[in-house]
Amino acid sequence: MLRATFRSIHHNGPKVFMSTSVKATTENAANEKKFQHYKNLNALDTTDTQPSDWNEARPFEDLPGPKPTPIVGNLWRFVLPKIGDFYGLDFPDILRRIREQYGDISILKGLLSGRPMVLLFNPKDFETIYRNEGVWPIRVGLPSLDRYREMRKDAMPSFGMPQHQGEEWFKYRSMVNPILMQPRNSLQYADKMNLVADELVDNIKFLVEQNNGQMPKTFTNELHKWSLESIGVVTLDKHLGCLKRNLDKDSETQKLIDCALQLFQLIYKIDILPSMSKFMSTPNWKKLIQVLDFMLQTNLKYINQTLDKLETKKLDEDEKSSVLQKLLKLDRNIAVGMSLDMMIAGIDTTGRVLAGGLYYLSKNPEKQAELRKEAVALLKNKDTPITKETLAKASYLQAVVKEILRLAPIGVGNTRTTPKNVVIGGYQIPKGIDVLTCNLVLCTSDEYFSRGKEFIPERWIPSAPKELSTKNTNPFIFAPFGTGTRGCIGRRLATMELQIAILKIVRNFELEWPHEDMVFETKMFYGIARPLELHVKSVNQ
Ligand code: HEM
Repeated sequence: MLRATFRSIHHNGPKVFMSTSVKATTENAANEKKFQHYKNLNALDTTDTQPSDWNEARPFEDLPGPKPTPIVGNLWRFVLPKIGDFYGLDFPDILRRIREQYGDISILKGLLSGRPMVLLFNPKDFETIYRNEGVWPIRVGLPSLDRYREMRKDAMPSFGMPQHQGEEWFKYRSMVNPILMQPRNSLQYADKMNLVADELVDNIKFLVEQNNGQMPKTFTNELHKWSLESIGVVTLDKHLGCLKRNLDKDSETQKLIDCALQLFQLIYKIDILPSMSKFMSTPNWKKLIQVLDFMLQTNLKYINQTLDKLETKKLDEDEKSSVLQKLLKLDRNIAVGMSLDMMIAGIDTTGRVLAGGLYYLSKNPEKQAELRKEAVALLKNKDTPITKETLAKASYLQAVVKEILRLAPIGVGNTRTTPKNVVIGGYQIPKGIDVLTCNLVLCTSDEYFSRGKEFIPERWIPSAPKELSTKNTNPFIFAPFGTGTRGCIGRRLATMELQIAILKIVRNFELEWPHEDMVFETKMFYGIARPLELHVKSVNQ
């Protein structure tokens, strides 16, 4: 079965695998120079060097934290009703409890992964981690994607940026960075993102008419379709048609949507929950391979179509060409790997943040009205296109998106593995230890953000009253896209996607939340846990 799928990948995309060598472009030469420079500067610490304050620090073994019991470790605390002290709590609440009990640094041992995790709650310690992460920061990847990558490495040598480590990661990332991280490259997608957001607005209009303003239980799927369509425009130069109504259930687009919706549910079941799929080929593991293979096949099909177009006409000048064309000019295998990486990393994330954001706007009608005031001033009509100039002027919108990412990020924090021995919070932390910076706990705490649990976009505006201002807040606390050279490569795209969609939605609709407060939970990612049954009214003009 697997072999058949694998053959069909080759069958569908022979061109992509013809060339494995990186073309010797000027850009590559510059990257190589930079790479050598970093290599000479520093690397993973292969010695056992200790920092100067090592001997004054307390030993690693003294770190406080919930004590694991033999065999079951700390697992019982999470899974056993009544006696498990973390049972039924969501991860941020567990972290808050651990902080109350053990302070700003602690250790969680005896987890399913078998690796202990150091938990940090002091922003100064976050800073120490990032200042010592080296030039090849290590973030442990998802085991199931590692396994898939290993299986398909002949077909996709470059796939898995989030999974790559060390020198291999650095080479890949520094080639792709200039393409994805330059603002002008993201901004060239503003027009296309407008069209995608218009389709989402049309679908919301349709749902308003159909259901008397009540969004259906499946409304979040609409938002995931929006994020898949938005990322397809970038990675495949293609409008996939995900937001079309009445898609045939056997159509390629519908299958791609189904795969996108299942992907992280499967990864959650395999990597996070106790599961035999970690060790053997279970139905969930087989399904995950099918899902990833289908996504890969579809990506290959469209990439090869772009290659055909590129072969028949001269390549555009760098300025004008799309992200996919630029990646293809760099290296065909990188284009394949990166398009799948972006598709995996770009769907659940942006869709989820948009869902959380629409909830916060609907719960806070006066903030929504303030945003609408800005939208009406910037967009004459409900369908006026949003340009990069509009976005630059939309200061309240920028603040709204930041505030959404503060309260509804995709994760409770960021992880790194220490590349060398380091002293953190007065303790010796040896190299090779996983550390979690618990950003969400601090982002929602009154210590760092006044009225921390409230949705107040004004705190991000430079003229904000002193008591609300975030000007003096430690910059390591609010890091929804991570920090440093390993931070999210899609953050510019994602921010623009969110800004355009939110501005259009608020320009067109009034959102209300006539229900109990939404519950948020961590299931792989953090986000809304119940259907987003917004009540929506079209605005008059
Ligand atoms: C609101 C949406 C998004 C959020 C909140 C988000 C957040 C993050 C975070 C927290 C990380 C880890 C950073 C670190 O360890 O310092 C990350 C990594 C990554 N993200 Fe995003 N992301 C979003 C959207 C996207 C999109 C649209 C793409 C694709 C273009 C993308 C591609 C990636 C990739 C490839 C990595 C791995 C980078 C590496 O390991 O070098 N993300 N993202």
